Amino acid sequence: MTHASAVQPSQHKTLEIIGLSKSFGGVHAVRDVSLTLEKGQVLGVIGPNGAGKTSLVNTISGRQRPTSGSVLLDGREVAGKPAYTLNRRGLARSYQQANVFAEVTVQENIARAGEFAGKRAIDVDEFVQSTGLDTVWSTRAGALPYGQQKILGLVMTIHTGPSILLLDEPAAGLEMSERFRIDHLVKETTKRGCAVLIVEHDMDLIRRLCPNILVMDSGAVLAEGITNEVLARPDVLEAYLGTSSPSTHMADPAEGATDD
Ligand SMILES: Nc1ncnc2c1ncn2[C@@H]1O[C@H](COP(=O)(O)OP(=O)(O)OP(=O)(O)O)[C@@H](O)[C@H]1O
Repeated sequence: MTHASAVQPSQHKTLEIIGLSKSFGGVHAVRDVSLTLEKGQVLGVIGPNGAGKTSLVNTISGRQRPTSGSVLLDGREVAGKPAYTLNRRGLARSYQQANVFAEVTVQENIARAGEFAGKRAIDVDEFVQSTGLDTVWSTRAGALPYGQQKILGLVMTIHTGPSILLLDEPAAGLEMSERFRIDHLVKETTKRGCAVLIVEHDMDLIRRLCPNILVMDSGAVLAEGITNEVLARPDVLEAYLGTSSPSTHMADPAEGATDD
C-alpha cells in the first residue's frame, strides 16, 4: 500500500481514501489505509474479526473521526466531517444491524427515507416489489423477520439516492434467498452510477458482486486486487483461516450474528 505522503489526490475519483488511520488509545484499528472507488464500481473489503473493517467504514462515513489521513469525496476533503454533512454530499451507509423505525409500517419507513432525502430521493418501487416488501407494506417494521428488516433498511438507504454506498455486512443474519436480494439491490444501484463498498464475511456474495477486493488484517491492508486472485493467496488464507491450504469456502465467523 502506498503511504499517504507519497500519494497525491487524483481528480474525478468518487471516493478516495489516502493514508487513513484510526486509533482507540493503544488500539490501532485502521492503519494507513488507501483506496479509491469510482462511479458504478463495487469494491469488497474482507478480513478476519477485529481486522478494522467496521472502523474503516465508521471513519469514512463520519461516524468516527479519523486519527489521520484523507477522505476525498469528488476531490473535496471531508475527513472528520459529521455523518449528516457527508450524507448531504451523497455518501450513505448501512449498519450490521437492521436500521429501521420499528414502530411504524414498512410504507411509513420508506416514506420517511424519501422525506429525509428530499429532491435526491430515487424511485424504489421496483426494489419494494422485487424484495417482497410490497406484501408486508402495512406491517409494522419491528414485526418483520430480521432479514426483511435488514432489507427494508437497505432499500431505505438506497431511496436516499446516494452516489456512494458503504455496506457493513449486508448479508449477516440473512437467509440464503435473502442474500440474493442483496445482489439484486447492489447491481441495480451500481447501474445508476452509485459506487458501492461492501464489508462482508460471505465469500460467495463477495465473489458474485465484487470484481476487486481489499483484505484487511490488524488494521492494515494485507492484499488488494482481482477477487479470485487475492482469495487464492496463501497469506490471505493464512490471515483468514489460520491455514495456507487452498479452500473454496471461507469461514463466516459472523454467520447468524445480528450485531457487532
Ligand atoms: N469504539 C472502540 N473503542 C475501542 N476499541 C475499538 C472500538 N471500535 C473498535 N475497536 C477495536 O478496533 C479493532 C477493529 O475493530 P472493528 O470492529 O473495526 O473490526 P472488524 O474487522 O469490523 O471486525 P468484525 O468482522 O468482527 O466486525 C478491534 O480490536 C476492536 O476491538
